[in-house]
Amino acid sequence: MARNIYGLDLGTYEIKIFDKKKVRIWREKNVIAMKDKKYIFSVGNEAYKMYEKAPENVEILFPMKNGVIARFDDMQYLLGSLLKTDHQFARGAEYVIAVPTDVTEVEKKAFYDLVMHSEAKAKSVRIVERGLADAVGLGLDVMNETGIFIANFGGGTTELSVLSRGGMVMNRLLKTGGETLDAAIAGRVRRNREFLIGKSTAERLRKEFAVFEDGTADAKRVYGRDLTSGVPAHTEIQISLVRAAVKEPLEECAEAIRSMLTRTPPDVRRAIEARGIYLTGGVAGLKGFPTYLGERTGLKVFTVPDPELCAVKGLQKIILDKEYYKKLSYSMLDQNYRWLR
Ligand SMILES: Nc1ncnc2c1ncn2[C@@H]1O[C@H](COP(=O)(O)OP(=O)(O)OP(=O)(O)O)[C@@H](O)[C@H]1O
Repeated sequence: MARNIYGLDLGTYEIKIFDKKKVRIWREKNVIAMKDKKYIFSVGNEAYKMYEKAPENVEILFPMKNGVIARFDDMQYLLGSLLKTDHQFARGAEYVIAVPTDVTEVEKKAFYDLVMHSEAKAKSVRIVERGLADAVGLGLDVMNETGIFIANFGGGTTELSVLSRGGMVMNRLLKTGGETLDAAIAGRVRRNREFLIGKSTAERLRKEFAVFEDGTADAKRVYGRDLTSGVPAHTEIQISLVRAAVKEPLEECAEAIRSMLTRTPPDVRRAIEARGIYLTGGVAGLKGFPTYLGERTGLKVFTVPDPELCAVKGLQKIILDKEYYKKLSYSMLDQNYRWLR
């Protein structure tokens, strides 16, 4: 029987998996719930349901931070729980993992070790640069196009990639993601309104408001704690407050895009100017975001439906297409891989 191949997009916020045999993509929050600092009693979406609602002896942990693995053993356990069927890994399966480019070799190798040195007994582990996976997922002809600019706005990072003819020309990983925006919103509500909201409430505000559209009258009712009385209460949060909170971190991202464009080689840059910039990653779903970035960069900006699934859809195509598989994925054991030089 043919061996199975899994495509893994391990995000700070959510894990996306393509299973070749079942021809399906599924997603789980990248979270574990730890009881009494000793044992893990739930993982993934189940564990996330307890985020900011757990009793004191239960800790909700995110094994990845800013795009890289921060808690290796927890991450391995979580991935194992998601991939095992009837408590067993598929024997000798192959794994193709999307990895950010602008990380250290040690951080990159941790993605490899996560599967290679686990009970999975993998036949092989191959790496794809996440920007390339995104471009393939967008349906672009990555092997032949001269200039592609992808900005992946994820839960813990923003990754900027300039691609040309099947390779990475430039890449930068910013430590700004959805959670930075949520922390900024919660911080501003606390300072301006003396009202405490959780990160999940901040996330809901960010998703529900059309942050960059013109209206200023819109407001949403949220639940939290009034810091003057110390009592749990409801309050109205104006869109203008949320907009002001996310402005600074997003302006930094816009500045990083502009700066990368100025350093892009002229021919590649010309192609990007003609084509525009593609937004992927969950935060690309922010209402009005392409228009905002278009104004800040002077380029056309596009986002696709389900932008957070772009990279895993790219992995799916790479796994199913022999030429892509050969040219866009590599093993850290390849003879010419720089790690071993
Ligand atoms: N419609 C939406 N509007 C705004 N933000 C959204 C929307 N949908 C999802 N998000 C945000 O997208 C983020 C998750 O995106 P994604 O799944 O691409 O991140 P990730 O891959 O887990 O993280 P990273 O790439 O940084 O490691 C979360 O912060 C979530 O709140």
